[in-house]
Amino acid sequence: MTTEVRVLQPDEGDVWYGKLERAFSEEETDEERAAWRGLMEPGRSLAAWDDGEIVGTAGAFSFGVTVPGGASVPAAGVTMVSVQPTHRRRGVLTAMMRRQLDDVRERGEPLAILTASESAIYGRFGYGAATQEMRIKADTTRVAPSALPGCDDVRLRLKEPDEVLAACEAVYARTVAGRAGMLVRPPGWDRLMILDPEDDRDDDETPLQCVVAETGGEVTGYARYSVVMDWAEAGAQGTVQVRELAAPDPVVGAALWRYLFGIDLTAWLTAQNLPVDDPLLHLVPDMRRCLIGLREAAFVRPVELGAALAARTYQVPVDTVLQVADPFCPWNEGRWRLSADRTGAVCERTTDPAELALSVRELGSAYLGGFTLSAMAGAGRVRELRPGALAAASVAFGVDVAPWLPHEF
Ligand SMILES: CC(=O)SCCNC(=O)CCNC(=O)[C@H](O)C(C)(C)COP(=O)(O)OP(=O)(O)OC[C@H]1O[C@@H](n2cnc3c(N)ncnc32)[C@H](O)[C@@H]1OP(=O)(O)O
Repeated sequence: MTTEVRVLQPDEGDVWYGKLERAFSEEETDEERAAWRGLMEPGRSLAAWDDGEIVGTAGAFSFGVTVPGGASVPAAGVTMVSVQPTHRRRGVLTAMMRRQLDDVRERGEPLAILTASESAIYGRFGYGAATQEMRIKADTTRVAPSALPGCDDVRLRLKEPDEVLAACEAVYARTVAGRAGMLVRPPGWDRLMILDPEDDRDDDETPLQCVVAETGGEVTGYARYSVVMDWAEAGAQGTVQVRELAAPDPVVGAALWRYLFGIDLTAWLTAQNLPVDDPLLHLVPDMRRCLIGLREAAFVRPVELGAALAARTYQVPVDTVLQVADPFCPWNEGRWRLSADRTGAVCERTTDPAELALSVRELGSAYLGGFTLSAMAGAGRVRELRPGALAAASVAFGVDVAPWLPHEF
């Protein structure tokens, strides 16, 4: 089989998207399809062809990703990857990843980032699991977040999600620089955050609700959620399903959580994607009753290694030489000297002796501070070549605020 991979032409979009849905064995609603297709960027969608038929799809969004230190670094948000079931395991994905990473490099984006349908797919292409998401299911009849001083002065109002979209997006934008992994997203993404097709709701689930917090007449936080009602014999025990909560101010955050935990006729609260260090953990008196689960979320790939490592800051001074393996993007292979501290970093090629040996995948996992080099050394994935180099570099790559990807794409 000869596979040709090329950029999608505008008139091929419908067929391409249909193939994508088929590979995922799902049929989106018209509303979902229109929303996602509206966000696709011209020139960033690839199609793999076999004998005049589209057999593979891959796309990318142009994001900025916050890195440790607060800078926003251009990153390709890899998305919509699929291969037709008739053509699987014949190298079509590999051919698309080859073309896509070459394109990303040509565009000058130092990073690529994605969320994976299955976590075993992307390591071979140099992507490392870089962030985790925390899921909770809290028994709200037993657990309530504490009130912080000032909570009662926060005014909460229920609004239609689209009525306050711009104000909520402005709140989101204020949180982006404060946490590695957060996305500066192109215009139009705010609408995706309130997408709420009726067909996707559970039985007895309300449409998406939006509660905004106002301080001094200004929107300073918001939460989006729905409620699934359950009229049990012993009384109502609905579930509040939190889609998103943003509040740069801790008092506003506490007021919003207290509201969500206290909605009448509900007994449970679920949230699918919170930072692993979400302040909620310290607002509740009983973490155990929040039934916490963790899952890997973002995968990061340094595409231009030197530029990527130099774009972030490091929490303690470090000066080390890395021996990097990167068979899929050989331009990154070899020895790199990283000299860095809290204010900035330089990462250049060197012929000096290496102190740590690892692959680009481990650097992707450590890049946002979500996983430590020491932990990966414990699994044999990082080798210390000079005693003391591992602990020093591992601490330097660490972060104070856990990295987090706010949503899938
Ligand atoms: C960012 C996103 O969009 S994530 C969404 C990914 N897409 C999906 O899950 C949709 C359903 N699945 C598919 O479309 C396909 O099975 C894909 C895209 C996952 C794989 O495409 P293929 O063309 O079969 O992959 P390809 O033949 O290039 O395989 C390359 C290697 O990856 C391995 N591989 C492929 N898929 C998987 C998987 N799901 N789990 C583990 N390994 C995998 C192959 O075995 C092969 O290994 P090898 O080099 O050691 O032989």
